[in-house]
Amino acid sequence: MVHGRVSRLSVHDVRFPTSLGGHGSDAMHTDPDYSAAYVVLETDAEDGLKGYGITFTLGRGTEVVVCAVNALAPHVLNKDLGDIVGDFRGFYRQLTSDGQLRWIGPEKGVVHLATAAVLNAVWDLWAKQEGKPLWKLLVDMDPQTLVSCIDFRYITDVLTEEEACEILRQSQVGKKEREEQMLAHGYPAYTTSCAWLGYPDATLKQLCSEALKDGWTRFKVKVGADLQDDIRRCRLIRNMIGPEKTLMMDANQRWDVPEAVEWMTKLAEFKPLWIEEPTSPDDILGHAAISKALAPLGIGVATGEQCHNRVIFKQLLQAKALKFLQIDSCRLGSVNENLSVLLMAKKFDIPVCPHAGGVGLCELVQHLIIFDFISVSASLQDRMCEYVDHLHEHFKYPVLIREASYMPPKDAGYSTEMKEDSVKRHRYPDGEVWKKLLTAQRN
Ligand SMILES: C[C@H](O)[C@@H](O)[C@@H](O)[C@H](O)C(=O)O
Ligand SMILES: [Mg+2]
Repeated sequence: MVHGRVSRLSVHDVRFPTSLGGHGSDAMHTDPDYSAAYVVLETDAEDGLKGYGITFTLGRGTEVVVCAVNALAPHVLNKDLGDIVGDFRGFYRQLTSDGQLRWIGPEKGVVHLATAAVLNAVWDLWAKQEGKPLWKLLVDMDPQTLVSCIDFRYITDVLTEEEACEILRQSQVGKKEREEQMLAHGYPAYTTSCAWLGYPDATLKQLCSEALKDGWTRFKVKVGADLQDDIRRCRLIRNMIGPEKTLMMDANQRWDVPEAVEWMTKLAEFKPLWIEEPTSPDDILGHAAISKALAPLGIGVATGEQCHNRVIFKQLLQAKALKFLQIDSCRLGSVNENLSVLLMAKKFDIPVCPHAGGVGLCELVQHLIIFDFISVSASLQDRMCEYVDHLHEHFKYPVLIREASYMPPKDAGYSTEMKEDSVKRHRYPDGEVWKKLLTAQRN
């Protein structure tokens, strides 16, 4: 049973110098240092359990998010954990409706990333106290309790609380079998690790042949900066993987709407399943226009890693603007808001293919998508979860991939906890890794 009063919230600026190797680079983020605002919640309970929460950021952005987490801290400190999760909708609203902080949101940008970090820590602690991995905590919850975690404000025109409950009730059929299926075979994944934009062709080739040997069958390639480069890289990767395996492309918001259509028409010969983030993440009608134009070429539009909140997802669905919906465990308001998006996607019959990678995103989002399969979508049709092979060694409970699938985590919690030593070494700017790098830069 949940217990304890939150006695301390600390937040750390943890950064990894991934940009040095071009890892994570794309057409818009050419020098990403994968980073996290890392929240630790302590309580006065005797079990000594702590809740760990992260939100994914890039380098210098981290200190701004850390500031926002500190600004939200008074909403959490001295609160009883039982009261928080007993009225989770109310608590979500309290965090997102702070009369002064919401002015710099609302429910978007830095404050929302900070909300995610704090709430992810609360969910981790709750799952730990229940002795279950987060996906199992969700799977075992009755529909009424699950929907009581969701703030339905702004989405009742497409999904009411009653409808959400009904979807969950209907998906009770076959739940046990689906849980067994997940435990035996895991959730299908695709890899983005081979083809970051900053990788030279030789690296791309080497990583691609290793991934093929490891049994990967679905690959994502970064595009969008230079058409001739894209044609060369896509040809290279398509030739290596052959005509049957799946290829996805990701432009990370680089294009205007007509440009996206033109560019993708030129890349259509490489048979991409989807083009991800072809244009601004805020341009709902732009995505709809691109979707419509590319449908005859058999190319779907995927988006979501930078969708602010459930409202944008609602409109993307209403406008038929996407064919694949990409939730993100750290950009939306944690599990609470992601639940509402999973349920809306189910209602619109759009497959969810989560965004992962970064630092910790794979660790977190696997819980949500495994829950989605068992308790909401009940389908693997056109679905897969992103996987990126970076930085897992810094986590206490790293993801386990078997035969290109995520195996359900067994440890209690949300898999958010990082190794103490990793945090210490990568804290910015005083961790040993950064002290060395910063000194070298100065000299
Ligand atoms: C900066 C990051 O690596 C992004 O390029 C990455 O999240 C990407 O969009 C993805 O889909 O994995
Ligand atoms: Mg992407």
